[in-house]
Amino acid sequence: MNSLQINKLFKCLIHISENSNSKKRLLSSTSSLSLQPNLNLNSSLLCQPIFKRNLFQIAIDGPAASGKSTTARLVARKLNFEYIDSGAMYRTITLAALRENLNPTSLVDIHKIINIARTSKIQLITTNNGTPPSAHTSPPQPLVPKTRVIFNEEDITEEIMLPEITRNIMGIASNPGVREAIVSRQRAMAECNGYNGYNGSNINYDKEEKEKNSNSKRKQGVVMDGRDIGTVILPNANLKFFIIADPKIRAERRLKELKRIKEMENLEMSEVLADLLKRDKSDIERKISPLKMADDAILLDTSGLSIEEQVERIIKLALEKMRKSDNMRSDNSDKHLEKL
Ligand SMILES: Nc1ncnc2c1ncn2[C@@H]1O[C@H](COP(=O)(O)OP(=O)(O)OP(=O)(O)O)[C@@H](O)[C@H]1O
Ligand SMILES: Nc1ccn([C@@H]2O[C@H](COP(=O)(O)O)[C@@H](O)[C@H]2O)c(=O)n1
Repeated sequence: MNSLQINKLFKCLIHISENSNSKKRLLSSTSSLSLQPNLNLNSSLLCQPIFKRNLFQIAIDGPAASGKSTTARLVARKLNFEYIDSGAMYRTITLAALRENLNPTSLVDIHKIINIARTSKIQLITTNNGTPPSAHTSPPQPLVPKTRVIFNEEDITEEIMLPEITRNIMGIASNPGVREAIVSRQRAMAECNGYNGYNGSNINYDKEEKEKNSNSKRKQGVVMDGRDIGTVILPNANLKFFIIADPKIRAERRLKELKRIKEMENLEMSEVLADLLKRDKSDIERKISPLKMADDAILLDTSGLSIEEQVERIIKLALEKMRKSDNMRSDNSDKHLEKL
């Protein structure tokens, strides 16, 4: 964002505080602003109080293949919340760096990678027409919503899941400059109006889905999963979970999932387990935003649970908490009325 654009934004903000009628105008102009590539909008600048959308926030963290994203997507669909896949953004930056042959250990290259993290257009579009989970359990599990990842207008959903990306992510996710850029964007996605990277898409994805999404009820909350959601991205989340599972069980589940891909039919369990453990070690040991359980998070071990059971546990707690905060709000407004 250049100084001219920053000035323009500040002028708008001053104008708004003077004239509340312009609120709507600014909000709509910000949605289109935020969708332009090459704009490095800092979340604290974007998230002035008038931009804040007060959503119920559920943060889910945990090690690789513990069941975070499966659970988060289903919880979000059941509660009609927005889902944000934070790992997809690190995967996208990694893909972009690999395509341009950039090495995160080179000082020159890392600046280019940080620039990609700051300025590229990344859109996460979660649609409800999902895929079956890899677990063949009885009764059959629900379809898991899928997140399409659009990078500068290109659909890279499948490509970012390739093992080459997963293997190269560590050097990029542990870089402070990359994280700073991604953290601002992720907070803005969860907290700010006009920063969902969705409406301006000209990718021609499922028309019916697009219509359903645009007509759907306004989202009341957000579920975000990753490694630092409860500790760094959304430290004030209404509910935080740390999902774990026995490493062997995680590896078995991931193996089942990967074996569906033709090129990976011969993959060995030992290879998958070693990859998971290596990634966990790197995520836990990195200096910046390491993987760790937030003090106020609830531990959920999915080793012996079905997908449905783990989803139900989170939904139950979320509904209880939402009901409580609704009651508190109506109690407060009753008190206010009594005073009047
Ligand atoms: N309770 C469960 N029983 C059986 N399979 C499960 C269960 N929970 C999740 N899975 C399966 O385990 C695999 C890994 O789950 P998922 O992708 O949700 O993990 P994740 O924590 O998001 O992983 P990553 O951090 O690597 O993105 C998926 O194939 C999913 O269908
Ligand atoms: N909040 C996050 C999310 C992810 N990462 C890094 O990206 C890797 C891939 O994440 P997936 O959830 O898609 O498997 C992960 O291993 C982390 O290195 C992160 O640092 N912070």
